[in-house]
Amino acid sequence: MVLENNRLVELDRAGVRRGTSWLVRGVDLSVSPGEIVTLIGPNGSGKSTTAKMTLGILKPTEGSSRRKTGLSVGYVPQKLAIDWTLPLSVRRFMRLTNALSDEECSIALEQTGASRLIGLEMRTLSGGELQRVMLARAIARRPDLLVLDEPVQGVDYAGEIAIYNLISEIRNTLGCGILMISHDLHVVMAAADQVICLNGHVCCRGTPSDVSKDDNYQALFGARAGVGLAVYEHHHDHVHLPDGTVKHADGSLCTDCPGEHQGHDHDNPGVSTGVGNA
Ligand SMILES: Nc1ncnc2c1ncn2[C@@H]1O[C@H](COP(=O)(O)OP(=O)(O)OP(=O)(O)O)[C@@H](O)[C@H]1O
Repeated sequence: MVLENNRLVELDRAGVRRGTSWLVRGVDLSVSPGEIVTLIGPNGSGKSTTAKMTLGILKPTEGSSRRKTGLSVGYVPQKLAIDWTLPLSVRRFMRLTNALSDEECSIALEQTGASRLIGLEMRTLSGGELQRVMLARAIARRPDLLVLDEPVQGVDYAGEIAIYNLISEIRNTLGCGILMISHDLHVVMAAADQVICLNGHVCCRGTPSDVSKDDNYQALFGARAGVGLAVYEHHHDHVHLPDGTVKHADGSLCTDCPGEHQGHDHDNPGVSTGVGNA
């Protein structure tokens, strides 16, 4: 099936009912190549149900769910169904469900900064290392769509920034679409193109900073929303003028500024280098 605008997946007013209750209802969603869509919401708000409808694991009771023909998906689960008492090296884990070549394994581990872990036992990895290995396994076959269920689970605050940066890099390098489920209400990467906040239905949606300011988001999370969504974003303190000069926040102009202004994309300021409260 070829979807409109080259989309990978789309839900149209989709909902799932079990017995007399709706698990989630009225969800519109699409993910295109290179796009990051994040689902947030409280426990039981329908995030997993929505992701399962998107992937075709659950059939919507109403509305529709469509996928591009031949869509390949890389999945990083919330929990690994592994017997942690048994020895399992990273090398073997990478191949447990995928017949990967040595080259595919090492390229994927390199892309997630996990090359040095290849000979280690899975049970000895830190939270951040485990997430990098799971990401490597999910991208090894260069999927069209990467589905990440709580990618910063078990990772400390500084590690979260690194993982979110890595996810941005993967999107930029592989050009895949990314559907992310976040159980953390307050930390959403600013590089997400769209955040969909669920509460049995779509509570609100938009860019990370739009959602953090939305009255429905504030009402849903009450006092906990007071701190806003901590969005990792790059704050620009200057603008580039058409003639090539740089105007700083204090109004001063500079015609020959040093390299700090090079190498970032002002049309896509979401990639994180700092933390800001939206
Ligand atoms: N097969 C099922 N039959 C009946 N109810 C279900 C079924 N699967 C899920 N539910 C219920 O549907 C609601 C939405 O569940 P879902 O797992 O989608 O939420 P979630 O937002 O992913 O939650 P969490 O953050 O806790 O993982 C929950 O109340 C859950 O108990």
